[in-house]
Amino acid sequence: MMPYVLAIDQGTTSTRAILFDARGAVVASAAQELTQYFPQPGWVEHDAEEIWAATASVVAGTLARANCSPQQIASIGVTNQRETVVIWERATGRPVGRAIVWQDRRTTEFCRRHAADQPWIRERTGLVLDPYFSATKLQWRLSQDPALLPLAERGEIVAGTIDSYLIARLTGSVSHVTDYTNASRTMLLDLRRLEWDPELAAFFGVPLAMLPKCLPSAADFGVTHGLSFLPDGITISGVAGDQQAALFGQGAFTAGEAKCTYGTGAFFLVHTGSRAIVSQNQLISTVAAMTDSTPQYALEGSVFVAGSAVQWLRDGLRIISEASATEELAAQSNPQEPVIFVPGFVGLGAPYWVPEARGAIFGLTRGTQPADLARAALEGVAFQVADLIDAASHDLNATPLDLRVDGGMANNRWFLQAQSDLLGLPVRPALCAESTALGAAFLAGLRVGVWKNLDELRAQLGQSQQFSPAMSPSDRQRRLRTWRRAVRAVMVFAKETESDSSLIDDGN
Ligand SMILES: Nc1ncnc2c1ncn2[C@@H]1O[C@H](COP(=O)(O)OP(=O)(O)O)[C@@H](O)[C@H]1O
Ligand SMILES: O=P(O)(O)OC[C@H](O)CO
Repeated sequence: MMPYVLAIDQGTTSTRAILFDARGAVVASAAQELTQYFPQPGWVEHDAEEIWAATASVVAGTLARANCSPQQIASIGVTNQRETVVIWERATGRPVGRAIVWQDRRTTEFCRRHAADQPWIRERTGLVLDPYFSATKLQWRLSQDPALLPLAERGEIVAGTIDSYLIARLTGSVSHVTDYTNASRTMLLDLRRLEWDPELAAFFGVPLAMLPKCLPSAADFGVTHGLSFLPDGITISGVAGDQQAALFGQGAFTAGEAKCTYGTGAFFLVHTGSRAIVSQNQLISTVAAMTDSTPQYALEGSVFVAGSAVQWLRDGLRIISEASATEELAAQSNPQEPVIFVPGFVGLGAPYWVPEARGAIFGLTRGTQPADLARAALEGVAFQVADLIDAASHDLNATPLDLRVDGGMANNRWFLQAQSDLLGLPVRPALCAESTALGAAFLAGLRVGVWKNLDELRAQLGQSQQFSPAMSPSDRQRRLRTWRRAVRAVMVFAKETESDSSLIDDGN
């Protein structure tokens, strides 16, 4: 009987289950949208009970579609939106309040107040002191409700990222575990020692008793227990945060191999082997998937607006009816209309880190057409990723040989050619559209022997069509200079607007 591996991919906007066979092919899948709660400006929450119900439903749906017996499932892999933090009752798995999502900015003021602590936190965790990561979110929850702290100190309520919460539910509250990739996003993990850091825990007021045990990404996380939709005893043996899972699912296992996932935002990761590098160029350091106790690391940069710039063309400007129309439209743009679009709708992420920035379009003339805007939107994403790879190349003293790509925008051939041109590097779209889930399945299957080793996984991935740079180096440099001039203008505008409004606030 052919063994299957079940991947659960719990993302920001949806929960999916995907069943893979031993060749790494998708057998069946099911997905469910997730409700987003915005209780105040800048706040984003999820209902962890809804996440659990959706997980049960998509797993059941996938198994029904595959017409497979649960006995064929050799193992389960879990991958998840990262940083989002849940508190739950250890004994029952019942959530205590809503999950605070990675996009939530409610702890901005805390981060500002503790800006002086940035250097040691950055050195210890590889992260930038920003509301993005879990620690300030936990700090906020515990300080808002004084009744929680004694329960947390006694370990009666516990905390974790979504992987940890789902494993607790899948195992009938037996396991309270996480993997190092997820732990490295909390801002509570010592990046080099791979241990919870008591000093950081004290700084953020988080009792160590409420944190899960950390394991490599391919390990024994527990077995299913007491579920209506799966039999008891199926092992959970692969866990990774979604971007690290995509890196693994793209076969980027060793130093220098890089991928970018273009969804709502874009996440670029380059593997740095067993070396944790603290970036001198505004990237963050993170743990990459570990298949054993040998540490693995990556440098990461996130672009906050990627596919959402395309959504804006569709829903805001209404110049396209569907995202894929940008491919044909951009191809019709006039090369003599060099429009530059800086899609900084929610501030600029790495490597600029300007939360106050907003979007801007430069170079408009009476001749500017929708096609020129479509092209500028796609290029605006490609330019940002070019800046990330430039930053990583400075940190590593080397440029990746190519860029593996996946996510919704990777279906756009015009975009991939533009990305290759602006990087001066080959761009290789994944053959499997589900790199994130495949990564989790690979980790789980590797642990239980569905696959023997990394070479076998590499062979399974095959070679996709490659996009090669067709732009001359001098044209590329000129275009990058124009882009960076536009980004500088956006930053100056943001800074001067900010100081102007603080003068008004002060009554001057
Ligand atoms: N062919 C395309 N060309 C350009 N953008 C696209 C295309 N297909 C999808 N997108 C964009 O990709 C995003 C969806 O990608 P997906 O990987 O499903 O994202 P997420 O997981 O963040 O929801 C949307 O923002 C959409 O605008
Ligand atoms: O759920 P996604 O795909 O939007 O990914 C979210 C990231 O993990 C946030 O760091």
